[in-house]
Amino acid sequence: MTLSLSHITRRFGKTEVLRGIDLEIDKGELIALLGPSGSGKTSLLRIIAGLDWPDAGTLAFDGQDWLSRSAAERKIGLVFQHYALFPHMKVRDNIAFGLNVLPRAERPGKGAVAETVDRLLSFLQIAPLGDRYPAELSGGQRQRVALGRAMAIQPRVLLLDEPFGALDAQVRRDLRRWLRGVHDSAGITTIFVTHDQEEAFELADRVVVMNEGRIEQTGRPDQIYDHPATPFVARFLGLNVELPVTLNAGRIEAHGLDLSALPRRAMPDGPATLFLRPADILPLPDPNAPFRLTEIASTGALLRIVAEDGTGCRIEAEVPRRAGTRLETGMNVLLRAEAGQVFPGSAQGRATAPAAASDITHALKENRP
Ligand SMILES: Nc1ncnc2c1ncn2[C@@H]1O[C@H](COP(=O)(O)OP(=O)(O)OP(=O)(O)O)[C@@H](O)[C@H]1O
Repeated sequence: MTLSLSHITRRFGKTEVLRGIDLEIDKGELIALLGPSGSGKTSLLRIIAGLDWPDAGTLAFDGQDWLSRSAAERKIGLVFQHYALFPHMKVRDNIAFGLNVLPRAERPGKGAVAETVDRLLSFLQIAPLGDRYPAELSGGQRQRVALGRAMAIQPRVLLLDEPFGALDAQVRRDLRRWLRGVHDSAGITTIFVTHDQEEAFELADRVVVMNEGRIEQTGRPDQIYDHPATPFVARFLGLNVELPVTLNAGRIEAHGLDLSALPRRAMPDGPATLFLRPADILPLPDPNAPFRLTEIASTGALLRIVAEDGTGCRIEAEVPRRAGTRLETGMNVLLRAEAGQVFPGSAQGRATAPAAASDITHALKENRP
C-alpha cells in the first residue's frame, strides 16, 4: 500500500501555494512535513484529508484515485492543534463519536463500540479519564483523547496538524515519545505537520522539508541533518554561517580557515558557499592565524564567540564552555570547520549558479560573512 501524490498544485487567487508536489508514502511510515509558516504544509494535508482539492495533480491510495472520494470514504483520522473535542460529551463518548455516526450498515453494535473505546483508552494510557469531560483535562490529555477519537474508526491514514503546537515544551516532549510508541504499536501510516525541527527529527521515519509550496528535500532525519540538499534546507536547519570559499580539484579552500576535515566534493572548480553550524567551528589559538577573537560571551553551557579577520569577514561560533577556557578576546585563532555543506555560487545567492569572484570579494567587503 502506498499513498501516492503526483504533481499536486493548488492556487488561491494568484498565489500558488502548492507547486507540483510529488511524494510516495509507504504503509506504516511516520512522515513529518516540516517547513516554515506559509510553506504549504496544511494546504497539502487538507488535500490528502479530502477537505480541499488541488487544481492539478493526482492523489492515489493503493492505486485507487482518492480525489474522486469524499473525506469519509477515504477513512482518514484527523487531529488538529486546537482540540476539537465535544465539550458536552465525556471522553469515552468523544472517542466513540466517529463510530456512532457511521451509516447504520457499517456501525458496530453498542457493545462493540464500548469494547473499542475501552481498548483505546487503555492503549493510549488514558484509562482513568474515560468518564471526564474535556474541560476536566489538561491540554496534553485532550490531545491524547483527540488521537483516540481519530484512531477509533481504524483509519487508513492518520493526519496530524501541529497536534502539540499549543502545549508547553515539556508536555510536547512527553507526547512526542508517547506518539512514537503509539505509532510503533499500531503501525498506522501517519503524516505529521510541524514547523519544529526537533519534533520532526525525533518523531519521523522520513522528513519532508517544504518551502514556498515545493518539496526541498525528503529523507531520513540523519540524512537531512547531515546533508542538507539546498541552501534553503541548510539555513533552515541552522547552518547559518555562510562563507565564500573556492573549490579547487574538489577541495574547499578559504583564507584563514582550516577546512581539511571536510571531504572533497565532486564539483567544478570555482567560487562556492560553505554553510556551517556555529557549533561545528572550532577556534584554535594560533598567533599566525588571520582571525582575531573580538567577542566572547557565555550563555551558560556555551561560549558564543566572534572572530574577525580585519578585512570585514566576521564569523560567529559556539564552543562548549569547558572546551573554551583557553580563549581570550584579542587572541589570534585558526578556525577549523568540523562539518559543513558546500553549494556552488555566491554567499548571498540562493541559486546554485556559480558566482563571479568579484561577488565574493564584495560580500567580504560589505561585512557579510
Ligand atoms: N483558503 C485560502 N485562501 C487563500 N490563501 C490561502 C488559503 N489557505 C492557505 N492560504 C495561503 O497558502 C499559503 C500556505 O498556507 P499553509 O497554511 O498551507 O502553510 P503552512 O506551511 O501550513 O503554514 P503554518 O505553519 O503557518 O500553518 C499561505 O500563504 C496561506 O496564506
